Amino acid sequence: MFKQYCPNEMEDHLKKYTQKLVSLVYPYIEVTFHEFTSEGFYDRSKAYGAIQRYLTTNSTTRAKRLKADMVRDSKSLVLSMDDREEIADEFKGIKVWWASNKNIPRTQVISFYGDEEKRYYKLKFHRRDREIVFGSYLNHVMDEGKAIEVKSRKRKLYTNNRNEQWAGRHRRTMWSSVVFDHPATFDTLAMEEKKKKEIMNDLITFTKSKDYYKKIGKSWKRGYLLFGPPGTGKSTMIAAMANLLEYDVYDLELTAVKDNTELRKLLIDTSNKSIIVIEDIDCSLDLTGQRKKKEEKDEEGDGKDPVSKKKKEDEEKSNESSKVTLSGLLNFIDGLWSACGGERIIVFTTNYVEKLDPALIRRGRMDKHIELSYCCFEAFKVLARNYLDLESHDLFETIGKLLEETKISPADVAENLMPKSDDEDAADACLANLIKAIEKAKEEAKVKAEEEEKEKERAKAEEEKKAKAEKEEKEKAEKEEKDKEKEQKSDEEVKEKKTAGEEVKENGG
Ligand SMILES: Nc1ncnc2c1ncn2[C@@H]1O[C@H](COP(=O)(O)OP(=O)(O)OP(=O)(O)O)[C@@H](O)[C@H]1O
Ligand SMILES: [Mg+2]
Repeated sequence: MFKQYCPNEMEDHLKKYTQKLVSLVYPYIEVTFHEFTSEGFYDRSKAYGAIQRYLTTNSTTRAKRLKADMVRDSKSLVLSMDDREEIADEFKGIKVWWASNKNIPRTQVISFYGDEEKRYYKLKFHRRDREIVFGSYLNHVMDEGKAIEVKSRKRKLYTNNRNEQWAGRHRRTMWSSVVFDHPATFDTLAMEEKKKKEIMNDLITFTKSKDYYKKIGKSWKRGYLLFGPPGTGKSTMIAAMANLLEYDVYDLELTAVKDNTELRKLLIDTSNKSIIVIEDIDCSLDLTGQRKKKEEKDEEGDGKDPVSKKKKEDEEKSNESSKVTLSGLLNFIDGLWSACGGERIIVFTTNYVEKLDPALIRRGRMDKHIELSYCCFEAFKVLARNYLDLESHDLFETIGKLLEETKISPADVAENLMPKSDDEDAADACLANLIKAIEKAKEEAKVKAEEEEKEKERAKAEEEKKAKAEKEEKEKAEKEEKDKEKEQKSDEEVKEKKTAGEEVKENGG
């Protein structure tokens, strides 16, 4: 009725004045947080998620009606307060109220997104607390909520796709992921206890040093270089690191990265609290070799008939290798872009540390160098405890002595310790097998060393022989030269004599 007699402008005016009037007597401010914002239809609002997590764990009065939901990427059910519940929270002496609510659509539209109800949280607080709420309380809620979310989410293992798979499509597919579920921990990792503790402390200190890094003006990241022979636990240690810190893992396959620009994009697309891994860095990037190869190809391609040229180009495209350069990689680790986001650990692994460019492994790029070496007695004891539940055994002493003299990787030791049957004396059999294996390795190493020695001697003898032959050759040549000279000289003398004789003859005649 009111609408019928009242023009639209009038209604607006009225609304405005009533709002003003209400705000005079109603001292509260209300803020709403919608589950889906207008910008990201598919994306649940990050704020909504954080508030949801925060409210179920941190509010002072607990909600009595909860609802449970399976949220994507979460380890377990997520509890949140049910619709139309209200709870209070306190922060720095102020009181705020949170209510959960939903809008039910008035029109009967069949929605593409399924549930058309729009949920939101409403925060209510007194006008005088405005500054505290906007200045610090909301940040506090977001931080706490996100921290809870990180703790309860499933961690992911990402790997980069080849360029063709994402170019032209949505950027999100640059990395594809699976749930990260590696069971390795520092407990199960076989290495000296002291070294292990040191690495763990280093990692934990890093995660707590946000303010420190800010103070010293460094971006919050840390590089580790893991080096050592195959099967000494480099990859295992990365998994243990991720499990210790509860970080995601980005396994970067450098050969699948087209160029430096793409490398940068990949970096920007990683999230905080993550470990970026580049395995076998010495193999994945043969910098000088690659560029040379490319140039050669280009030259060959010139001047051919168009058909074969086209074919050649196609071939090149299919096995085109990465154009990532050393400088691109250095920038990736340490350049300006590496500072975006933070809380990242970059791990490189290699079997040959001496092959790497010194610029790549200097501190600042790879802050901590960790050598993983062959199995020592202490490492063996960890493996024996893990694999056989053995703390001590008669054979330990023998094994300890053998390990001191032999280079055998923890992977080989572990393989021998794996029980091959479920008999009671499986442990004895395993240890006996291990001793055999170590002795075999020792024998092999000895044979190899002898062969190498022989090879060396042979090479030396050959060298000597060669040198001798060269010397003889040289001497021979010198002798020949001398003989020649002599011959020449005598020839000349004869000639001179001859001419002298003729002159005498002439004079006499
Ligand atoms: N230090 C270790 N502690 C526990 N297990 C180990 C250790 N080293 C190796 N292993 C065992 O050996 C296997 C191979 O180890 P891993 O893959 O970590 O070696 P790696 O150093 O990464 O080798 P590569 O250089 O060939 O990549 C693992 O599955 C693990 O079970
Ligand atoms: Mg490995």
